[in-house]
Amino acid sequence: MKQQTAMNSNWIETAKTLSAALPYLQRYDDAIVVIKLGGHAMGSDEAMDLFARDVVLMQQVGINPVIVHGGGPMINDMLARLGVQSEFVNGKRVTDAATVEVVEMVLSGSVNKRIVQAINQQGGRGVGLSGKDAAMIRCTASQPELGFVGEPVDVNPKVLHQMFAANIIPVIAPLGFGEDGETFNINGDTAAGAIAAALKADRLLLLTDVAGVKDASGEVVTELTASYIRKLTEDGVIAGGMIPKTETALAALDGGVRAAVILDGRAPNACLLELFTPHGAGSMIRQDS
Ligand SMILES: Nc1ncnc2c1ncn2[C@@H]1O[C@H](COP(=O)(O)OP(=O)(O)O)[C@@H](O)[C@H]1O
Ligand SMILES: CC(=O)N[C@@H](CCC(=O)OP(=O)(O)O)C(=O)O
Repeated sequence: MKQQTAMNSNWIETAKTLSAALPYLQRYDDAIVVIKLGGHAMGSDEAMDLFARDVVLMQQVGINPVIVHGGGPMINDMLARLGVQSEFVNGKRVTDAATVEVVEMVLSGSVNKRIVQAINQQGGRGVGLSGKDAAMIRCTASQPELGFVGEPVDVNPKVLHQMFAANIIPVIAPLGFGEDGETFNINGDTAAGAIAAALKADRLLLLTDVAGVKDASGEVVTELTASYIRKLTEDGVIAGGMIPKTETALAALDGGVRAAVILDGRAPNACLLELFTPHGAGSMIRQDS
């Protein structure tokens, strides 16, 4: 009898949680949410299933989610197995012709399909593509010394709108094409920001392996402005892979995205916490007022 009462109170809590989420569900009805899942945030199969479940739930309640993924650590593993050296400059991989082949194989292959599979296991309709499909992301070389690293110059989101209409969840590998038919390796954050701007998304969620952007004392800053980001970067506090993330967030806001959040993708239900509770999660980035 006692056990039964405890069980009932659990369900009552669940019902209360659902009820409290109503204003957030209404706020995000038909919203476009672009989620960048970084390679470091892709944990165990259990964590991937939980992430996929959150994404399917988002779609079920009326959001149009778009997943853009990274996979830097998986590319590193494959390059090491093939004996190819690789180095990064300001968070971007120097990419020669041999490297871009491996990048495409890993990102469009195993990484993309792992996420698609996880979404489909949870009852969603995930479809994998890269920025080369439907001529979605046209690039130029961002800095010639980085080789085939692409800077998106034109994103055509038409195919994504068609997918939303068909209740498909797009899962996008960060690759693009150039004028001469070459393949470009795009930093995952950069690709997510460009797609979010082309869609004029309501939210860009950048999921990574830290709780948010940290200041010089190592504390997570929950609200960041453009000028504070510039200062932290000049001071070397924002470094490495966090540079493309914060730059992306600012460019996305300039491009018409309503807000960008950098948060810990390893935390259970990180996306739901951010979207459907007053608590929020990670570092929210806004324009200077
Ligand atoms: N100021 C900062 N706050 C938080 N993380 C930072 C900061 N500066 C550099 N980093 C580094 O950035 C990393 C996230 O970038 P990255 O490794 O490229 O992630 P992902 O693979 O998720 O895209 C963090 O793990 C951390 O080591
Ligand atoms: C140009 C560039 O650096 N591209 C990245 C693409 C993958 C990526 O961005 O992966 P994460 O999100 O896991 O870091 C790379 O080659 O590693």
